[in-house]
Amino acid sequence: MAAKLSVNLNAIAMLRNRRDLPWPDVVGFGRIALEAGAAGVTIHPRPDERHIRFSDVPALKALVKNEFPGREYNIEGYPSEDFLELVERHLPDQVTLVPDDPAQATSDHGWDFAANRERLSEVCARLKRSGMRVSLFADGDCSEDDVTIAREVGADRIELYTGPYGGCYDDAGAAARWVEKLGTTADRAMARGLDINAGHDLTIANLPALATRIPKLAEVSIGHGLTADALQYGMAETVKRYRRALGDSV
Ligand SMILES: CC(=O)[C@@H](O)[C@H](O)COP(=O)(O)O
Ligand SMILES: NCC(=O)COP(=O)(O)O
Repeated sequence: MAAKLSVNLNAIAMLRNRRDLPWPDVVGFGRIALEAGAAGVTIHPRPDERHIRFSDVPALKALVKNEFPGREYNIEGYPSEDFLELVERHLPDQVTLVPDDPAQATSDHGWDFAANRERLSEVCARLKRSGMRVSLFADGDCSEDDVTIAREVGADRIELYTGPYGGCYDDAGAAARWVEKLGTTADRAMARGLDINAGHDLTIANLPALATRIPKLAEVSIGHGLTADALQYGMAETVKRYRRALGDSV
């Protein structure tokens, strides 16, 4: 079965936040993604609300649960008390815990599992008591010990951090080496009963090799590259519509 695609809406929210206007509409773009067959939507509300606002969280929950039953809502973030209370209030299907500093520009590493074993155990138990699936953001080259701890702390899945793979877009040899590292980590994690998600800087160009190396990949969450493609493939039609609005014959 093909990996499920969860569309990350952070980039749409970031574009909306340039102005004090309601477009592009985050819920509207979530609806387009789900109507097109996406398995779910992902958001990563950051403490400064630079893209997803806390008010987006219930609106997207209503979209997924009321209009697309069976699709999934995935919320990513650092497990601060504020974040944990947010997900407990809105109960997404999946919570992806990411070791991000609040000031960080974007996610750029997975958990240090040994150093965070106790905290991750507490948080996984707490989230699972409320029925949420828990995925832990993991470096693409985890050791056997790392994935053992990920299982022992109670996670259901790991999400492979694919940023370094995405960064090899102009170096086929380096990309192939990263696919193998990601695949080895996935094999180790699956041998311990963990399911595998992946995300960060995935694109149409780099997805096929990853999906071939990890045939049991459960889910990918994609935002930046997918949003860039949506703009690229929608631009020509949109320019024609604006010309028509000016009375130009198109
Ligand atoms: C957890 C992760 O991989 C990130 O890709 C994240 O969701 C992206 O965050 P930004 O959109 O804030 O860069
Ligand atoms: N978990 C990764 C994610 O949701 C999207 O990352 P990106 O495609 O915006 O890099």
